[in-house]
Amino acid sequence: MKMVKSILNTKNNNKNPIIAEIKVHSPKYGDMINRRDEMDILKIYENAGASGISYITDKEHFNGDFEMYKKICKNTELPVLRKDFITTKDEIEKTAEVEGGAILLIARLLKEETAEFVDYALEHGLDTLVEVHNKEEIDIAKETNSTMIGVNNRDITKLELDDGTVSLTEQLAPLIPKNMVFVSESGIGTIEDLRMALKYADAALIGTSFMKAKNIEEFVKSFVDAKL
Ligand SMILES: O=C(O)c1ccccc1NCC(=O)[C@H](O)[C@H](O)COP(=O)(O)O
Repeated sequence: MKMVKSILNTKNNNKNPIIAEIKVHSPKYGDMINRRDEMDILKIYENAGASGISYITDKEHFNGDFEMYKKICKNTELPVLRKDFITTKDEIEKTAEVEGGAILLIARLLKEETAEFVDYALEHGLDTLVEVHNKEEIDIAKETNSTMIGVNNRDITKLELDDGTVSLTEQLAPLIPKNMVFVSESGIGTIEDLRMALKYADAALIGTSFMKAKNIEEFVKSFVDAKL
């Protein structure tokens, strides 16, 4: 299923749409997988009611791996967002081939090429999440046909060395185009953070706090089912 459809289904069922990230490594916290199996975490996220999965394929900073992205896509019916610093159309083709369903395109990186990359991804059957962090980048996103727009609460150029603040979602919300599904990404660690994120956004993308939870399934479920 595509990501937008899954998010809207979850909303219609009065649950909170959560894109749960299988996060292997964080530049801030180091190893996050802790010898666990990504497939086990995938099953836990499915059981907990996540609307979609996120996986970072960047090797250099996040120790990700495209082969693992492929494996995740093969083993789930949920849409799987590929997070990476995409700058070539070959990477879009590669992502479409494994039918993951969604790709991140960063406005700050792609600048005026963002619209072209979005169209290319859409033509290849992917949902697109155009990531923004300020008003200038929202202006770029507005000129695209993207199905989704994501406010990254962290500044990705700082590679997570900032903590991120959900108040950025609140601050930028009035500028977000209404025709795109709005995702609040990063720095969401508590139900209170989630409440603030989903007051404005349609979905929340969460990695660190889930990977650090003692009982991941219970913790994720509490986010999906929370009455905000
Ligand atoms: O968001 C990006 O631009 C990005 C691109 C490539 C690799 C990583 C990237 N960001 C990091 C993340 O995706 C976060 O892990 C994700 O938003 C979850 O955040 P958190 O809950 O704070 O771990």
